[in-house]
Amino acid sequence: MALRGPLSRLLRSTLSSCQQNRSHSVAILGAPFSKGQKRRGVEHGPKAIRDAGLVERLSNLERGGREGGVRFTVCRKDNVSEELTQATESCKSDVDLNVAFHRSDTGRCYFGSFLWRVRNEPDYPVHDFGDLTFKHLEKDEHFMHVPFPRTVGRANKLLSGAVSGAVGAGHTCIMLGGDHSLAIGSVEGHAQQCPDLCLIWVDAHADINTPLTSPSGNLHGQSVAFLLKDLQNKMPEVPGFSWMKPFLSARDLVYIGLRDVDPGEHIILKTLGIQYFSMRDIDRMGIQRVMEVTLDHLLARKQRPIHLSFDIDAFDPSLAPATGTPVNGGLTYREGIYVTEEIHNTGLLSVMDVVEVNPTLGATPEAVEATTSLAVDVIASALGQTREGAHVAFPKIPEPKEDTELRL
Ligand SMILES: NC(=[NH2+])NCCC[C@H](N)C(=O)O
Ligand SMILES: [Mn+2]
Ligand SMILES: [Mn+2]
Repeated sequence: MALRGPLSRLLRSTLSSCQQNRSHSVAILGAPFSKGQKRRGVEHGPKAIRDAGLVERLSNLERGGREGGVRFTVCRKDNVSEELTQATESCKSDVDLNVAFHRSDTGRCYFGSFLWRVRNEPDYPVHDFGDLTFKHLEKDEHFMHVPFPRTVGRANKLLSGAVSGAVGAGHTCIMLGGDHSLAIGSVEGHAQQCPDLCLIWVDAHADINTPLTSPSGNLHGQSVAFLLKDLQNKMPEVPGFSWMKPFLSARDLVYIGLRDVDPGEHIILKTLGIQYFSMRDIDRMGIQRVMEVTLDHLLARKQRPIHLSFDIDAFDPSLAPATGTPVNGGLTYREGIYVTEEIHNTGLLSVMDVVEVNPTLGATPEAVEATTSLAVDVIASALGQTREGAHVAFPKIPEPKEDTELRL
């Protein structure tokens, strides 16, 4: 007899996430584009990230596996055991399931935990599709105080097609920016293939200004406003963007890392009830809880593809100095990596943007190198690199008498 209550649903959705493994190949797509803001240099981001060894890192990645779990409270242990037996039977053999119970103080209920772990996932082929070629339009007057609207619109249309093609071909797509206005095309292209996607925006900034609220006019600070259905009647018609319509609901978006939000953005976040975690929230709750609530908010109702839009300025400027709009008090290295590890653990990452790496803005070559190698680290971690290591090359501990050649 199958359980029907909330626990059953919880276990089923947890289990389905352990069975998820969206894709077996990775596509890298470079988008050398900088017209979403006024500082040049961010168009060299894709080359700088590749020069930091991205393709080699991903090709040699030993994925340690994925893990996750839930905690629950129940009154009758036997019901749960039955549900778990069914769950275990339907699970693939390379998955470890672990259940633990302990009785509550009153003795009337049990606290339980259900943990799963997919061991060493196979490595996957990495395809570098090179860089897109963007044209700067000669005649492209300001719209209100927004610079380069047609150039940005057209670049995003091109990018949208490329991302849609990569996802449609079955790849997990890594988009290297470029400035953050590129998320318009990247998320739009992703949504063409996966209309039910959800969006995790890791950034110091909310990038949700409309042309009417933006203090700078820069489109990299307005990307989310172009995506949201809920803002449709607040957006003027910006030239260059007639090819797209907003498609995302405010409840399908979560921000992590905010610490520089403009007044017009704040009223939008509050009015639309968007889930966000500022750096203060991270201080208060800890990054572990932040990720738990984030993934619960987006995935509890149903498992669906994740679009991760990662602005490198989410990190503290001491770690990622080579970026156009640094803000003090950002994510630590460990917080940033934890975010991407947890997203990998869902098995649902479908597209990831890494944007705003500007190699011309580092004060020293070391500062640039720190930023680009950090970008490589978050990408590797989103794709399954684990901090605890992996042993894909070793099916067992090698013994001296065996004449085996080790793949190191
Ligand atoms: N993607 C970014 N780095 N955005 C920074 C945006 C800064 C500011 N909120 C603006 O709208 O101009
Ligand atoms: Mn930012
Ligand atoms: Mn941004």
